Amino acid sequence: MPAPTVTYTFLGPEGTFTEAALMQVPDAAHAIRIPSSNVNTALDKVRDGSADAAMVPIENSVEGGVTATLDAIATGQELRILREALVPISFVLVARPGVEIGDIRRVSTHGHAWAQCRLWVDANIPNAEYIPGSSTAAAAMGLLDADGVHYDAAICAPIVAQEQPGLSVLAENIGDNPGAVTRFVLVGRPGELPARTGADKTTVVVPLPEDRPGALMEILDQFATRGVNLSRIESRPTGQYLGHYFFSIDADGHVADARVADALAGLHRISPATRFLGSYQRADGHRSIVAPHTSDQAFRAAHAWVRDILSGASAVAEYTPGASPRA
Ligand SMILES: O=C(O)C(=O)Cc1ccccc1
Repeated sequence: MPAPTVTYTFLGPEGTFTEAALMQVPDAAHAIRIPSSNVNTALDKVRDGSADAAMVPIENSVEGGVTATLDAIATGQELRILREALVPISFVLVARPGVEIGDIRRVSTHGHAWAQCRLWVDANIPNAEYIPGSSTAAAAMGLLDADGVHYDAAICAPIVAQEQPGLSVLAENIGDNPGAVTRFVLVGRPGELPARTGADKTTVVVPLPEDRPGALMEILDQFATRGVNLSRIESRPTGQYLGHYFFSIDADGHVADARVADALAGLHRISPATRFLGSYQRADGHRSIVAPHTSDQAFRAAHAWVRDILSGASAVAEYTPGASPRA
């Protein structure tokens, strides 16, 4: 029997950087692909079952976290990050044929694109007004609307201009940082976890306990004492009231790694509303560096030692750091 067709949604329309990220997923070319006009509606399609997973931007190397995504996956019905994708970002300025740079008064694009082209805009079209767009491609396609456009140019990916004869490129490579990369995540519903590969990442959301001096230090300590490296940590307001925050954290390793599982259990003791958002393979392939005393063998031996003590058996060390551990 042929496998049922998978349905993916993504921040669209066609031509967004998010679509480029989705096309890195091996079965995406044969899947049903439904564009969504914002991150929340994409995630709602996953929650209500009309899509199996959604590709959304989560972090870029210039602006940091994509707050719309961080907030949307931190609350509401639980979701899981299944994989990540990295996309190098370069921007072009497009307009309808005949429009020149000197004519441009208003420019539309996605907020993150605008933020990444600030220096070029200041140097080349300093008086241009920014018109927020739901995505780079939506802004570009809006220039072709028959029923009147409220801006003169858009900032988008080069592919949009290549595929639309009605758009001409006024400037290329206008991003302030030529090495800019955006990280995207494929988000699905809770289910079987992606397998541990040795080059994995785990994402959690940890509400900061209130009126508890040193709470942040205690949270960080759960990772530090188990030798778990962090690759991202961001605080976000919960939106409930001023001063109430959660931390969105990416840690090296998979929840199937004993040191990561132990750190997560520690987080749960400190902050019981901690949310596990997924363990998944890293897009850059970097393997976690594991100190001998935080290896799975070291944890197994330590638990066996405590069990022996509790059972009254003689507690013989099964593993000594520095010695070759027993499997
Ligand atoms: O608007 C897009 O094309 C997106 O995919 C969101 C985005 C915008 C700017 C940089 C990276 C991703």
